[in-house]
Amino acid sequence: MNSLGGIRSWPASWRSTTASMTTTTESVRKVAQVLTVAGSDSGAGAGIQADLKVCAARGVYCASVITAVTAQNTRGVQSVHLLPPQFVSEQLKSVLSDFEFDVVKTGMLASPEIVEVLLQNLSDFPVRALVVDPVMVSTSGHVLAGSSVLSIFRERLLPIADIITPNVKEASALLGGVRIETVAEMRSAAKSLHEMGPRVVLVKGGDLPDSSDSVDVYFDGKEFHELRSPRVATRNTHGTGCTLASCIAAELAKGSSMLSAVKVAKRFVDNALNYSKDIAIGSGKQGPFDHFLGLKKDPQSYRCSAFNPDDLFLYAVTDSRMNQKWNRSIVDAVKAAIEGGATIIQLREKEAETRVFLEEAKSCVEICRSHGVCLLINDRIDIALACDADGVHVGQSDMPVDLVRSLLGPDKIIGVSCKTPEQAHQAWKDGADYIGSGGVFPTNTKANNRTIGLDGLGEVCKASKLPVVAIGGIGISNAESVMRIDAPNLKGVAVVSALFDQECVLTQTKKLHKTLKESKTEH
Ligand SMILES: Cc1ncc(COP(=O)(O)OP(=O)(O)O)c(N)n1
Ligand SMILES: Cc1nc(C(=O)O)sc1CCOP(=O)(O)O
Ligand SMILES: [Mg+2]
Repeated sequence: MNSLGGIRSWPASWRSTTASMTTTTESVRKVAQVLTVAGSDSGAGAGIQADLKVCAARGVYCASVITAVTAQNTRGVQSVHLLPPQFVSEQLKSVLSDFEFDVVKTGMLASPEIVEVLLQNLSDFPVRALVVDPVMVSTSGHVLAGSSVLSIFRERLLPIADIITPNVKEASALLGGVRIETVAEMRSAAKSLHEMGPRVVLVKGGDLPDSSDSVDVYFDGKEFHELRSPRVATRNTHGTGCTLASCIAAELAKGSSMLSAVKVAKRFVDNALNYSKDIAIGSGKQGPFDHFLGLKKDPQSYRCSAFNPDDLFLYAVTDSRMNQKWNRSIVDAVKAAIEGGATIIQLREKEAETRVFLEEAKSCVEICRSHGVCLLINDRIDIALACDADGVHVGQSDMPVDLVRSLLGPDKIIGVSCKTPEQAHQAWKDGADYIGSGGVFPTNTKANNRTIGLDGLGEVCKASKLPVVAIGGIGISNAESVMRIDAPNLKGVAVVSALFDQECVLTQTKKLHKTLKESKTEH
């Protein structure tokens, strides 16, 4: 058993552990807690200061053990003062003996002696998870932890980490200077680093030359995930690495799975960069960004998991006229669709009165949450905000996606209707999570809707960097032909009348679910 036995036993029991930890009792409310062990940045864009801000923005308590004090600003690092290892150890003992940390996150560990005291304290006070950001060089190019730490990192720290988050330069240093200039080389580096023992490796490609996207490679020993987002053109990128690692730690502390935590963290950084891209702080080349864009809403109510594209598999879209025709409430329609296998619900209530719609939406949110199914609202951002839905779906003539994102914050799901490759590209740039593409076939549900056919759907899928759900005239008889088009990002079908203009929603949903499953196993 390694010295941090507590960490290795974490994954299976994680959710139940944190569920009980965050339960409100009569007099005690436990909050998720992170400990950051890192250096201070006097400019407050990175290091301990960034870590504290991220955790606060994500609704997580963060304690801080300072390993070094740096004199730095937006022009660079002017001077570094390492704290004596004994004093780092005193700080570690103080907090580890008192708090119940869910996650420890490390940043600047500038000497082998400091790593040694950290390892000793983690052995004395086991914690559930360890996030290691192997900080070595500041974004301005200043060496923060030199080659003296490499062997203790490789031999003793990495093997007990649950995730390590090197950028390409750090990954290269840890691997003895290998070249990492392409995504293929990042994948190979992630694999080699995984062999050193961490449970998950995330190689960050923000520094890769000549890429319009920011690509991070995630490897858990079995599967690779390439996490892509549009690169944000801004000078305000100081502290992105610390922010990403601390956000991963905060999401893990709240009970998220590792992949979800990483996706949420990447989205958090992208949104913060977008939100702060034109702010002017300091006169140097690299400015800090604003971590608090999400504080417009209650951080406790953030979803703890990232959007899962597989949820688009059987996408049920309600219609008030159809429910009235068959004499059922929206709530009953939603319940039956979920029971039949719907994997995501959209309330598309074009004629509903606002107040009635809001009450129905609140009930549907409760039902969907209790089944772990996401609920989106069509068109109405106000209703989505008021009922705390998981997101919205908007069309080309609805509110623009970038504005929707700024109103809903980084965690909500945003879908956008696209009939062309150009619209699909714009949706990606604007920060959408998925696109709905159609009408694949003619439909009576939406008036004057242009049909794009299976070919049009194929073109949109090919151009889209986002997952796609097909819509329009789809039902049990033709769902297979849709799923058969050769597009890995086509994740499912969205249907209205095939489920809701029917006597029994439950039966029809089950049948469509079976058809989709069969078509998935065949292809
Ligand atoms: C999943 C999905 N795709 C497309 C649409 C259509 O949205 P929009 O173009 O805004 O048209 P209306 O639905 O608002 O009439 C959708 N609702 N869902
Ligand atoms: C709401 C909607 N949007 C479409 C688009 O093409 O974007 S087609 C459509 C109606 C889909 O209803 P049915 O499943 O009954 O055909
Ligand atoms: Mg719309």
